[in-house]
Amino acid sequence: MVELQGYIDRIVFRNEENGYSVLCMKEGNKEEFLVGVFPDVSEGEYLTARGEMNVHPIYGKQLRVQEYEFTAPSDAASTLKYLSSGAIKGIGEALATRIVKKFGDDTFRIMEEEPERLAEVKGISMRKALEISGAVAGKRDLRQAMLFLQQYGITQNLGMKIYNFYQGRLYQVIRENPYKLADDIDGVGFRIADEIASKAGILPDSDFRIRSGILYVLEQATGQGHTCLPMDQLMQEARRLLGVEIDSMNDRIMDLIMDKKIVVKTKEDIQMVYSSVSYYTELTIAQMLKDLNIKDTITSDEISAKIKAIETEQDIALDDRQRLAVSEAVNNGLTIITGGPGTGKTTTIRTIIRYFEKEGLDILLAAPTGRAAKRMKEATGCEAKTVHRLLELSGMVGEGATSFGRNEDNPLETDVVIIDEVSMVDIFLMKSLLRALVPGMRLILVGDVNQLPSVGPGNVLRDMIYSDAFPVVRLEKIFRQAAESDIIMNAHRINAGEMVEPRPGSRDFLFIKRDNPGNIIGATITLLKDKLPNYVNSSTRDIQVLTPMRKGLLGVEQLNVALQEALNPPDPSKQELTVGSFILREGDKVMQIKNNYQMEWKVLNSYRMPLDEGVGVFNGDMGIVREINSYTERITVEFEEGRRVEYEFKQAEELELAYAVTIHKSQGSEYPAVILPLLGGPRMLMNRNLLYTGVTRAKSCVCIVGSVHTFQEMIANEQEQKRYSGLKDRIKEVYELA
Ligand SMILES: Nc1ncnc2c1ncn2[C@@H]1O[C@H](COP(=O)(O)OP(=O)(O)OP(=O)(O)O)[C@@H](O)[C@H]1O
Repeated sequence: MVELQGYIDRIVFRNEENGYSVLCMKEGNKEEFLVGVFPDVSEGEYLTARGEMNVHPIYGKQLRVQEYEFTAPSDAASTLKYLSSGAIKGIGEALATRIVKKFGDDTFRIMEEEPERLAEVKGISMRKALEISGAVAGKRDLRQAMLFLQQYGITQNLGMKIYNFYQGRLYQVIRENPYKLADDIDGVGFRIADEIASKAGILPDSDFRIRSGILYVLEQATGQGHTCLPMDQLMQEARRLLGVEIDSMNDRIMDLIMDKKIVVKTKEDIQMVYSSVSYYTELTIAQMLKDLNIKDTITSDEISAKIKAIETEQDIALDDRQRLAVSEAVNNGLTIITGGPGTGKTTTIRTIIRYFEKEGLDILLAAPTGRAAKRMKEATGCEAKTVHRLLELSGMVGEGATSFGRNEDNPLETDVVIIDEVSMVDIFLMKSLLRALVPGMRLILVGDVNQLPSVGPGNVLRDMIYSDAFPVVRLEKIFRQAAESDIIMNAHRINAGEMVEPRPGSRDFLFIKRDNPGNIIGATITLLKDKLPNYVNSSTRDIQVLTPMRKGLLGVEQLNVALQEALNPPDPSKQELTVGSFILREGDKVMQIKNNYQMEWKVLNSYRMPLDEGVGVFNGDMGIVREINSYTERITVEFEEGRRVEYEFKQAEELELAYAVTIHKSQGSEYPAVILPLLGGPRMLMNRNLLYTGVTRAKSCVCIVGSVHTFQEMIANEQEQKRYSGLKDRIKEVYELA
């Protein structure tokens, strides 16, 4: 660790939101640059800073500050410099000169201890003196708080958030119940709070700790997609986390129920525990779906005649199920259409659109991801947006309480809403969508119920279908054109659990047998660089490697390292940044790994003027790193449709390399070609459902590289990862079907 001392000569850069700054420090004639989070440092202050010395390729030597402290200005000259800098609100250069002239070396002590004496200076009223004293005290409080928080290992950045939220109450919170931080402060979870609590001497069996641990287990479950957990499982996991016995948890469960933090419902003699947010989200969805599900009274003859007319006009012959789907959509407030690839969903949507157009009704189309929306637009020839955009995301707050411009107070202005790829819609997005509709509008949900469920919590499409409360049309026939595709035919075989033998002459379902990870990676790189781009007429960048796992030689993490080395190796012209365990480099393919509703994006024209702008970058969005700027500490990523987003360096953990991504994260996306490296793996993961989702992501070509045995084992493995959700039960309850 290096220690530097000196006056802050100037603030070179400061991000006002988080206090991240570049400071120029002077001691005599020598200048040093400090970088770090300094929310409370002003020009003219005397600082002792410690940290690591780095050499920046452009800006030279700089100290990455880990801790720092102030020395109050002790003589007239340094006090004048400090006060003239504007560090204290209400004091400018002229006033600073008068104050220092009057009190000399004693100025700083007087400001802190006898601030009323400032009124002795010409031009300072007693009111102004008190205002200045308030500003001095505010600065002192912030510093004290930061020093206090430092003892608990809390970084400056987090310290600022804590201070802003609790102000003077923070001492009490930290000493008595630091677990409150996990409730109140974004970025603090149970683990950080628990670490602080142990430093504050809070006992492992404290009530607060147990409550917080139980909520943490539920929150983790939500992160994995569950909206609830069986009581036993919750207790076991909490016991493992907290290291306390189950007996001591029972009372805390009661407390949490009384405090309305959790809800417990019994289902087939098993107690299911929900966080209140998940429970009430599912309940509200159930009620709103019921309100929307009204039947119209148009006669089936009338509908059939109109469908016939469209078939003639468009020169197609729908099959019976497709006709049924159209007539259900016409006659119901809510209709669900589900089917696998090539079963004519898009053709049905097109007919539905035509039907309503002829009736003079307004129609809106949307899908959960940018890619799916784009595909919907291309397939129907009508405008289609992401659901977030449809609902006019305004960029406020987080999950569960996302703020949309369209809601019950300002519903969508339309007669019909059609959503594609509904299997990807989680409970929060579904609730937001329903809030923007009013009974009397028609909602048509289209998706493939056999795809993996949404990344976010819930099992919305499946729960709705299996509730048996709404009109559902299942499309099953694979049409002739689609039947020529091995991707589609094999996908259906996989879904039905039928064995698929790799067929040597296949044009779109290729199997490259390799029996060790090194050879698999080698073959994958050859496919990506040389073979596939020409074959499917796309760039390497658009071809996607999908893998079931995160860990292991063929997991996302290691594959990305190998693929980055092969496709975007180090180059003196490319800036880099180390993010956790990987290196981010200009030109890298990356993915956003959490929903960020506040992130701003812009689409620029060739003169760098904004053509379009908005907020929101979502889990699974893919882009390219365009610039890494270590001076402003920002990374520019360009997402699909030219949306450019600037990340601060510390936000880089929202990004991951995406040369390879998990099949889970690829849901709803479609790529010209997909490469699936398959060679063993945990049985829980390696199942039919996952393989089906992976294979159906490919438009023109699937390449499986690896072991036929693993491939066939996956088809045989019906065991799905259990997802606990309660929407089906809530729907049955509101319909009194339960
Ligand atoms: N009634 C029909 N008669 C003849 N061909 C049809 C009919 N319906 C759909 N098809 C054809 O079947 C193929 C698949 O249809 P479509 O694209 O509508 O299915 P999809 O379910 O949307 O597929 P995916 O999910 O793979 O996009 C297309 O080539 C389409 O033209």
